[in-house]
Amino acid sequence: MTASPEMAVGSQTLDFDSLVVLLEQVFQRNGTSAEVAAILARNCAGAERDGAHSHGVFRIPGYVSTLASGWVNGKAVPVVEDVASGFVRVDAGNGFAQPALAAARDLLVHKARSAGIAVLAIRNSHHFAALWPDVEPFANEGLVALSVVNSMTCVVPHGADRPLFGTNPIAFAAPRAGGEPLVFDLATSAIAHGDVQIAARKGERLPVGMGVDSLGQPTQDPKAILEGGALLPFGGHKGSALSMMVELLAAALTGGNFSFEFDWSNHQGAKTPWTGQLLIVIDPSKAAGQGFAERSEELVRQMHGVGLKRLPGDRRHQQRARSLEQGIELDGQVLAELRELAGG
Ligand SMILES: NC(=O)C1=CN([C@@H]2O[C@H](COP(=O)(O)OP(=O)(O)OC[C@H]3O[C@@H](n4cnc5c(N)ncnc54)[C@H](OP(=O)(O)O)[C@@H]3O)[C@@H](O)[C@H]2O)C=CC1
Ligand SMILES: O=C(O)C1=NCCCC1
Repeated sequence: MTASPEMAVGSQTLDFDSLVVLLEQVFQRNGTSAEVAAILARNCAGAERDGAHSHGVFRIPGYVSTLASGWVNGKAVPVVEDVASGFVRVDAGNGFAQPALAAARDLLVHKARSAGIAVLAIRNSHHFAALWPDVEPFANEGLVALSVVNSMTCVVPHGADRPLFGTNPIAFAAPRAGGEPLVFDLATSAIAHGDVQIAARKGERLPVGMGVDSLGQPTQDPKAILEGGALLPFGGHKGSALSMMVELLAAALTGGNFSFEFDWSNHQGAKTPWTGQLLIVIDPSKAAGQGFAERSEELVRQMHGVGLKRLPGDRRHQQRARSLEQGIELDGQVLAELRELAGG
């Protein structure tokens, strides 16, 4: 869905629930079960509502072409295994990661609350979305959550000359007493692959230091990165080390694929990395007693006190409030294409 300027028919607004319903129809019509459609639609609409455009409706054609290619099982039923007091394992059955998390969630929270900490290892799964929706709900319930997911080879490890890692995001959420949970969600690459695609479509150049061309030379041209080039980790060796950690936790520890391990070349249109995801959930009341959210708030006060204007998550929550009040603005052409994918 690439509304070129000459195709654009202006923007239209849709309320959140209507967008969820429309996306549910798209997913179901294109090969998922009703249960999977409901979960993915809410996730994708939530990203659009919060202004996380690289993982909002922009991703729908990728979901649809992937489902059509047979690469992912849109009707997979995850199998949850209660393996140890603090450990839950899920085989996503070559389906999407979010239904696997949903299937294991109650058991995970029960374990985190009783043992103080619990780990969820999801394997055989596809993650094509933003990571914050996976962690933020835990913080809304007073828990601390950390999640990592690996993706597909497109990032050159620091000091190497060819790509190996995925864009491998890390998301963290913690409750705070006086506001929305503290949440950050960041790719360990200098820029998310989705944002490179968006820049290429808009004909925009990237900032310095995001990627290299097919000859390994630094480039600001997003097309050169996408067509034979690669991304760089953020922060040189530091981001590279975090990306390596994500490969180990999300793939080696879960039993999922490393970012370099799967071959989708026989599935034309496949876009969803077939990897793994790890979540760690902590009940802070088992550690420092009941004061964690107040301590978070104190940290926020101190950060504001030294002049910090924007916390991670602030922009998203401000956009969420705007979207809920005024509706979610979508390009008219994009909306028309979504309706067509939903069956008219
Ligand atoms: N499924 C997958 O395999 C992959 C998914 N992704 C997703 O792509 C998305 C985009 O990632 P990325 O481009 O790295 O994200 P950004 O660089 O846009 O943002 C990273 C984090 O930093 C915060 N932030 C940004 N600017 C500031 C600032 N000036 N001051 C304080 N905080 C700030 C953001 O908060 P805020 O949101 O409020 O702006 C966000 O929490 C993520 O949701 C990620 O999960 C990425 C790679 C792979
Ligand atoms: O933006 C990214 O980077 C990715 N998002 C979804 C999965 C592939 C990588």
